[in-house]
Amino acid sequence: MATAEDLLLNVFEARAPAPKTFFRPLRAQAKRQAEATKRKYHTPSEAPPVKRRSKTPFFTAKKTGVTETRRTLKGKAQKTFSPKKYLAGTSNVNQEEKPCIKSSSLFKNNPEIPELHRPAVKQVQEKVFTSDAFHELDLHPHLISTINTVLKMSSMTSVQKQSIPVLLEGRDALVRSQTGSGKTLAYSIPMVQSLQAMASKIQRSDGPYALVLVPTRELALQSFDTVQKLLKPFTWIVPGVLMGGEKRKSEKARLRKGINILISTPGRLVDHIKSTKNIHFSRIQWLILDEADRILDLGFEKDITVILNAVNAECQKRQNVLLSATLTEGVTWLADISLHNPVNISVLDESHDQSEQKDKAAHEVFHPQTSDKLDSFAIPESLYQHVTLVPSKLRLVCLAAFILQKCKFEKKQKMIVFFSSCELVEFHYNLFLQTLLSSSGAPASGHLPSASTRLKFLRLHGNMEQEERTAVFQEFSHSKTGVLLCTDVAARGLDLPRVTWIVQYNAPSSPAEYIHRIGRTARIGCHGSSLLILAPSEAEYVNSLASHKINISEIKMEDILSVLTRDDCFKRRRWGNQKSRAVGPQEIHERATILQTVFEDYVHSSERRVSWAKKALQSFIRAYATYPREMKHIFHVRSLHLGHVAKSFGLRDAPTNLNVSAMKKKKTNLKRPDLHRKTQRKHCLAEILRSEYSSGVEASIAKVKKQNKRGKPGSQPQQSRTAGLRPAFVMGKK
Ligand SMILES: Nc1ncnc2c1ncn2[C@@H]1O[C@H](COP(=O)(O)OP(=O)(O)OP(=O)(O)O)[C@@H](O)[C@H]1O
Repeated sequence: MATAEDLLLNVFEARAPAPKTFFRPLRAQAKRQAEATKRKYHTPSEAPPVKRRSKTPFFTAKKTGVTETRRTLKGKAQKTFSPKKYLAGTSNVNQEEKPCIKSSSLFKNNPEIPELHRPAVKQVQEKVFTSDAFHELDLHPHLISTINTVLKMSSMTSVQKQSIPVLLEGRDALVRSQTGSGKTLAYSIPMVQSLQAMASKIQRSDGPYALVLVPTRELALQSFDTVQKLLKPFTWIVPGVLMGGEKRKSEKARLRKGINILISTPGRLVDHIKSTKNIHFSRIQWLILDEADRILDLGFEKDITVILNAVNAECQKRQNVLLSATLTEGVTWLADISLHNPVNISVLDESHDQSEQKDKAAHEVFHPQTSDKLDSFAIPESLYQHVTLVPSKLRLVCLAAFILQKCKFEKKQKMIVFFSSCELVEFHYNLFLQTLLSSSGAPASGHLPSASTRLKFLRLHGNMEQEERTAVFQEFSHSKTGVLLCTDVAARGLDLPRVTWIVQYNAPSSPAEYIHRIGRTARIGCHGSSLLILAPSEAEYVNSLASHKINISEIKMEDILSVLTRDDCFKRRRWGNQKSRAVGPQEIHERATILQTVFEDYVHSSERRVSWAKKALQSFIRAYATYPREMKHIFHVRSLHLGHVAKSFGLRDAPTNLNVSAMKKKKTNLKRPDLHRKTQRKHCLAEILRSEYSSGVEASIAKVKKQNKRGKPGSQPQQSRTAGLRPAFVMGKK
């Protein structure tokens, strides 16, 4: 019978050549060792291992070097140690005592961690602030005082200094600048200045004069907040936001009343264009495409063309601005179809003298000149990037140790941890909440009385209700500390103040995504750090980042794990007068093993939790299979050791009967590479990502369609929203 690993490999990699991997010889070795261990400890008096008792149908007892260890509590001979009891305050964990615990041999049979030979590269850097003040600009005095007093800003950032005068002149612009450099104000200040100065005073009932398109709901809210503040002295101009999640009916009502500056996600706006009578664009003066790269990554190009066509049909003369942190081929395409003789503002390239560009841009639309410019990213000087290589089995404890180190033992740390799917976020959020949080108040850590209050977990992903998403976003924004576990829903554009650490637990699928994720820290001149967690087999990714001029230094896994020696929650108690050993690698290994056992015990305390961990594992593998072709040599399902990966989900064994039905479909498609291969991956990834950013109505539409489809057995499946070639576009003249 095929193992789960074989099954998965067959499903995903039917056609791929086998890369050299570490696990095959090690697997045999692990098996031998497990057999030996089994013989050694299997005595009739022993209680059967938990997994044997479990009725979970999905698992077989495939061994991956598991040992059973008897531990005794100090002064209580014969009583067996359970880490759950050992941790104070673990009230939510099943307290039933077990005769013995199973502890993973976490530090055995792992692949060797390779030496990282990272090439030294000179990062592209841009200066964030200038010495120029807002009051030097030709702005309404009330607007200047609002910027100074309400926003509490006095000097401009580089991108603002370059963009605001150009936009005040009425020019179109393509603005490229690093994350967190102040692009929102770069377009909203000139927009508010021009709208408040209109000869005939704007009426609410006039409808939209400006349309701002952003990729996500959170970003829509954030931009709305900024615009609303700027409009404080100009009360007759009404801003509004459309972003899904809210009832369409109430959005329609707000549109009917009148919105002058309309901020929206593309999906939701298209939905209104198609269904709402009260939406018109005849007075549009400004069209802003913010985070253009993200809009395209999410497959919104079709929606954008629908919007551009709708706006062009009613209004030809307006000012267009496109903003992006990265400049890709897609962004250039979008610039071509949406901008008219734009000025190219690129802060990171000093050679782009603005006046020279203005002349140049007066005659042509900007085209990127070299691939180098396309592929290098500006990174704030004050952002320190790190990477750590961690074998799969140790990933979970390593992440937990890092969180504890920063957010329990250090003050004023605020961390975002990125995962590749909603399921992964949910799994880790619940796991940490039930294990780490309850252990953080342990009396053993008495010298850190406020530690438990510092350790706070939040999560954000696209499967959450909009209300909750907004509440979490607000809570984390205003909080001084805390750990936000999230998907890429939070990677772009979100301005979450005072974030000190970005952890990428699952590597991003592109360097651009990497930049956007780390861009949530070190914003606007502040200091920040990032940590990328890679498996040894993924070490090559560091070189791939270096080729994009991304410089990253290594933190050794042992250094991260060593924090556990500071946390007596994970201390093994010893008999009688036995002195505690000096802190060394052995002590670190023991404590990491205790922490892993805490996770495993929690996961295995009910069948529901086991199947929940299994689903998360499945989701991880699915996401792993969607890395683009050019990264497959680094992130390849074949290089995953399922048993080891399972450990990082608190599972003691590699599951065998994973639900592979969805994956089987992929295999069928792979049989027709001529038809599907090229588009499939892109669409699959886009679909996964889109679930994070949907307008909020697709889900219900999809439900209805699904029901209809069930009713019509022969009916064709709906085409993917992102399927097909670039949509037809009617270019409007200014
Ligand atoms: N001139 C300024 N002085 C001080 N703070 C500023 C200034 N301009 C913007 N900021 C602040 O900097 C932060 C980042 O701004 P913003 O979100 O506009 O950056 P961004 O370039 O759009 O980033 P991203 O690419 O991540 O979307 C915000 O908190 C904003 O209030």
